Amino acid sequence: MASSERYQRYFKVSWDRLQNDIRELCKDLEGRTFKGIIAIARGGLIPTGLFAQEMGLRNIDTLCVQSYDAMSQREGVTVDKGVDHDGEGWLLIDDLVDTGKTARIVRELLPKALFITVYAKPEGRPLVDRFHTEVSQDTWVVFPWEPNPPADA
Ligand SMILES: O=P(O)(O)OC[C@H]1O[C@H](OP(=O)(O)OP(=O)(O)O)[C@H](O)[C@@H]1O
Repeated sequence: MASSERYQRYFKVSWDRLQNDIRELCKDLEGRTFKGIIAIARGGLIPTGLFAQEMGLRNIDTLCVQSYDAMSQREGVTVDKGVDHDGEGWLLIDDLVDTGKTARIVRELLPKALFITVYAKPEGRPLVDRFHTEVSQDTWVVFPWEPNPPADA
């Protein structure tokens, strides 16, 4: 399906909203301890920094997952697993779960991590442990770090 058919609306996330949503997710984790955070790059990198600040965690790793075609149906994926464990005791952070393709891959690689995305769409939602806000499947989420948001976002 072409991206123009798949996405009918935009949800533009401000820096303030992102920080507040992450703070709320962190509040729900109060009292729990983690060895550190694994960021799913690239989308999870900036959320991971905010989680790390909120939770006082300094041990950060990355899991690099690259899908082809920014707004099109994904055809292929390359993965660079920067860690050599199953995720036990770690937080695993991404900005968004959409179709769930990335989530399925990272779940398999790090089955014991607590997997949190800030935003979730219905297709991917069952694959994450926690998220803050659900948006419809036909919404394109525009994050504040994205260099060229669509003109009508
Ligand atoms: O549930 P899915 O359909 O897999 O979509 C979600 C993934 O898509 C985005 O990353 P993307 O693959 O665009 O890479 P990027 O973060 O490097 O831009 C986002 O950061 C998630 O990792």
